[in-house]
Parts: sequence; structure tokens; C-alpha cells
Amino acid sequence: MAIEAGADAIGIVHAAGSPRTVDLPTARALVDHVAGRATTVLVVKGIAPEPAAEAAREAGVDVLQVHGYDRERTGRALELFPRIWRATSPGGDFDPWGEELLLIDSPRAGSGERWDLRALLQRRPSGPWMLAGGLDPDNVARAVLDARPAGVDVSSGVESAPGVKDLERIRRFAAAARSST
Ligand SMILES: O=C(O)c1ccccc1NCC(=O)[C@H](O)[C@H](O)COP(=O)(O)O
Repeated sequence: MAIEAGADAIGIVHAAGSPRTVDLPTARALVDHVAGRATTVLVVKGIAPEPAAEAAREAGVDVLQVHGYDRERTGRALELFPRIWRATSPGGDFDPWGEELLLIDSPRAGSGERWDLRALLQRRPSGPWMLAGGLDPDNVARAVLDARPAGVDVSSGVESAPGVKDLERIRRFAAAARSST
């Protein structure tokens, strides 16, 4: 659905407590379904690097996206899995720690909460980074113009209910994001 609508990467959430969490056999089935048409990303929170990397291998994803990792855990994840996207929040550390991409997200990932992009006026990441947090089809174009990220990530802003993606909203989001690049 998301690929058809224009997504370049597909995030598969494997995090206890999330309305979007899936088990590893389901994650594997999603990766097989994508079949190389987009970058597949296993999104983890609350698990240590070893089981996270093991889960990423089992799911067969291209990228492991880690939430809540400090520098030490990020370094360990990098030893265990080749492609790491590190999620941080506006008050977090933007210095590159070896990750392929930094995701600047609201402190409560997947909550749909926005954060104040003016925080980027004080400091910006020096490496490639992606914007997330409360984006939706109506605000993403403005956010891209203001923040100038390398990419955007969305979850609840393209859902009709928590965990239920909406094709029309994904289409509108992708078109709006592309219109401002
Ligand atoms: O989406 C979740 O439920 C989630 C749970 C635990 C860790 C990360 C999670 N999502 C990570 C993402 O990359 C979301 O797309 C990102 O936080 C943006 O979410 P939203 O503000 O809802 O668009």
C-alpha cells in the first residue's frame, strides 16, 4: 500500500506497547511482500542491541532503527548490524555516532505529537537526518520547507485509527512531501 503510494522506506514496528507492533514472522512476511521495492526498516524500542540485531536478521530487513539508544548501545548495534538509523528527540545528541541516518522525532515516538522546528535554528545535525513527529498530509510540505531534512517519516498522521494505515492519506502525504523538495 505505502509503496504504491510513493514511500521509499517501510517501517515495521517491533516494540511492546505500540498499537503498530508486529511479531517477527509477520515482519518477515511484510519484508517478503515488499520484495526489494523499498527499504525495509525494523523499528525497535526498549530492547538491547543483541536481541534487536537478532530480530532484524530474523525479519530480513535492510535497516535497524533504534529508539532510546545512548552512544554505547548505538556503537554495539553498529557492530551487530550493518545499517543503523538512530532516533533521537529535539533535545538529544545530534552528533553522528556512526549511524547511517539520524531521525529527529518527538520524544514520544509514534504519538503524533509535533515538536517545535525552531529548535533547529540553534543547532542542526551535521550528517543526514530525517524529520518525524506529528507530520500529516496537511503540514508536511511546510515542515520540509522550514526544516530541510533529507527525508520525512510518518506514522499516525497517515492512519484512520491507531495502527490502521489509510491509503488515501499516505498518497496525499507522499505527494505533499515531494512537492516541497
Ligand atoms: O510508531 C510507533 O508506534 C513506535 C513505537 C515505538 C517506537 C517507535 C515507533 N515509531 C517510530 C517512527 O518512526 C514513527 O514513524 C515516528 O515516531 C513518527 O510517528 P508519528 O508522530 O505518529 O507520525
